[in-house]
Amino acid sequence: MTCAIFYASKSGHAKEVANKISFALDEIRVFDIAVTGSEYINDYKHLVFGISTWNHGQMQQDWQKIWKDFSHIDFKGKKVAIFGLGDQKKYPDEFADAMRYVYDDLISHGATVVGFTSTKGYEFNSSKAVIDGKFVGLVLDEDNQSHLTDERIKKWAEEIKSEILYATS
Ligand SMILES: Cc1cc2nc3c(=O)[nH]c(=O)nc-3n(C[C@H](O)[C@H](O)[C@H](O)COP(=O)(O)O)c2cc1C
Repeated sequence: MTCAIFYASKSGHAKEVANKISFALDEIRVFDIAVTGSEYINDYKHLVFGISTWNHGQMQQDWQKIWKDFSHIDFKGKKVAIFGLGDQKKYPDEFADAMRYVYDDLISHGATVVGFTSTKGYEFNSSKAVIDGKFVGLVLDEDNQSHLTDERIKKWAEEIKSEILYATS
């Protein structure tokens, strides 16, 4: 396989979602970065990164730890799709912000980020994860909209499949 998922999770939401996304993407491998760190990221041509937002717009703690390793990884030629978790009701001013930090770092290290999605269907005031009116990846809200998760994943997986799974370049 040329593509794998790397995620971290505090309460288990991102873990569950990562497994669902793997299933939707022909069962690609899933790595918990709390266990593996960034070690295997370089082995894959294309990637899916999963990150949740904690403590008022911060990256989940395991992501904060591997953050510094990004500077050693050559992302040129890699396509990366990002999924993010957040709670739009309790944190409407920092909704899924952490995705943006990952996005900015990936771009600055030469990656191409794919899989932007519409903000339609979400209610929040502000999110750093929005650029030009779109989320920089798939946003899932397991706290308030878990009933929409499966459908959102299905649609997104179909959209990114050709770019990261069956990509010829
Ligand atoms: C103490 C606390 C702080 C949180 N801060 C934010 C936040 O700033 N922005 C946001 O969108 N969600 C926030 N959340 C919601 C989590 O991102 C959400 O529950 C997510 O699904 C957790 O995924 P994980 O357990 O897999 O890490 C917070 C949740 C808790 C409990």
